Amino acid sequence: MKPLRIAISGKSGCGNTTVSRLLAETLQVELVNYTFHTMAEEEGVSFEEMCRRAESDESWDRLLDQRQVERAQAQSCVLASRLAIWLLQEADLKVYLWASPEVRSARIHQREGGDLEAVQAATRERDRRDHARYVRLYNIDIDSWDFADLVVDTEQYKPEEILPLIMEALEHKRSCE
Ligand SMILES: Nc1ncnc2c1ncn2[C@@H]1O[C@H](COP(=O)(O)OP(=O)(O)OP(=O)(O)O)[C@@H](O)[C@H]1O
Ligand SMILES: Nc1ccn([C@@H]2O[C@H](COP(=O)(O)O)[C@@H](O)[C@H]2O)c(=O)n1
Repeated sequence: MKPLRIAISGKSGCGNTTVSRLLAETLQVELVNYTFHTMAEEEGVSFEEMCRRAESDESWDRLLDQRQVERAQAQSCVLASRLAIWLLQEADLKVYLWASPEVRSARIHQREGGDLEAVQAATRERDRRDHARYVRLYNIDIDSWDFADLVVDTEQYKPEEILPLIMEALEHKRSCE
């Protein structure tokens, strides 16, 4: 059977992990969520050491993204990552999950706790750094996602309500092929 690959991207707090996990369970395919935590384990170093290395040497970023794509190419899967829709060219469906910085900050705050204003400032700063990081690394503008097959305003839906939207888009795309 032909492998099925769905790429899902969005900024921090958009709900990527939640939606991708639900989708992978529903489709009974692998969830590829290869992060610096995974890489630290593979390299036999602590997560903090991994982050330190990545800060001073951008080849770790490239290796991380390369390994995500390699894992996605090897099987049917949902690839959940910041750059999935840009890097997994062969994805059968590319989905972008959108939410405003305010809502994403509120979700991250709910997930992690702490001071809300500090989380809002950190989210803005992370958006800014991520934008610069991917332009520098790959000349990818993470604010240009209009080529995606499906863009979901996640402020309008609960995670479980996003699944049927994705399934519908997949059916529609397949019927057009
Ligand atoms: N559509 C939604 N509506 C309301 N809450 C949501 C929605 N999607 C996810 N959440 C909640 O928001 C929080 C962040 O979601 P999640 O961890 O999936 O985000 P993420 O995009 O993977 O973030 P990060 O990139 O920072 O890991 C979680 O607590 C999750 O339960
Ligand atoms: N080149 C990269 C770098 C990071 N990611 C993923 O983004 C998340 C946040 O990473 P930070 O370094 O900003 O904490 C995390 O899930 C990384 O795995 C990526 O996909 N590609």
